Amino acid sequence: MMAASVRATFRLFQPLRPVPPMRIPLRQPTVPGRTTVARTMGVLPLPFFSKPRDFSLPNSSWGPEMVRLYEHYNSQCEVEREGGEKQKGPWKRLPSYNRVLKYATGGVYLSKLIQSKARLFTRNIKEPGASFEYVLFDNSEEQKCVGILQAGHLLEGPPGFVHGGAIATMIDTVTGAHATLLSGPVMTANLNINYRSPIPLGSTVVLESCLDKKEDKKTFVTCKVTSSNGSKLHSEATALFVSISVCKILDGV
Ligand SMILES: CCCCCCCCCC(=O)SCCNC(=O)CCNC(=O)[C@H](O)C(C)(C)COP(=O)(O)OP(=O)(O)OC[C@H]1O[C@@H](n2cnc3c(N)ncnc32)[C@H](O)[C@@H]1OP(=O)(O)O
Repeated sequence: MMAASVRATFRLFQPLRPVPPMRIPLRQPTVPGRTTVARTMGVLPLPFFSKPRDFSLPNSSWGPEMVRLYEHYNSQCEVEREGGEKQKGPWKRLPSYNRVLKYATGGVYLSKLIQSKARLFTRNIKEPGASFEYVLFDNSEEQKCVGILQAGHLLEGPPGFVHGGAIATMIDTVTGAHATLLSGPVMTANLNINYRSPIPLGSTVVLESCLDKKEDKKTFVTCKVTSSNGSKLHSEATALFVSISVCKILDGV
């Protein structure tokens, strides 16, 4: 059951929504007249099921370019046909939470899997706009995934420019999410980056991940990082993701 829950994490990111409160079967009988921990746990406490914040939605720190690009792709997630009927568009926005497994499993196994304080690296700074502000869109027909990133002041490397490691992180994030959508659970085996021109701190860039090829357990993708209007190439990368079994994740790899 645990493996199935984690497997769900990788299924189109949809299971990242919180599951509704559930009653956990208790193995040991409760002692009458005593408020046991087990009895209290019979219904999971509400905080486990509070609505998680979706960090990929616009916030007040987003600049005009970030908003423009978000609206460009978001408007293509749902298209209106003649007669006003709405239907799915070519792009799909991927929600993004700062704790993945909690929301995939309803939090039931969280403490067994990871420390309770664990947070997704790219979503662990609370101040909006300070570090990675980003949103991912997937186009399954074109086998493309696009990330729009606004790089905040805490990502500085060379004075006034984004740190190379932060750029690598974002490339890994976009290509990793893309490879997961294409192939299920994967891990980065190789990431090769050419840094062509520095990214000014505070600017918005576009990361475009494209499927190169799939060979058995291996998914090869390419990624380009460009300025928001596409005129400048900042970085280009190739990445190899190797499929892993869910059991491997649960065993701590
Ligand atoms: C839903 C959430 C989405 C979040 C998105 C964020 C994405 C973030 C992704 C990450 O950051 S993952 C963290 C960084 N990566 C790691 O820590 C991975 C550490 N390495 C491993 O765990 C293993 O080495 C790995 C899983 C990558 C491969 O081990 P396996 O034992 O499964 O692979 P195996 O030895 O069976 O090799 C399978 C194929 O891959 C090839 N291969 C494996 N590692 C390679 C490598 N490093 N370079 C080139 N080829 C490699 C290998 O030669 C072979 O090719 P062939 O099938 O053609 O023989």
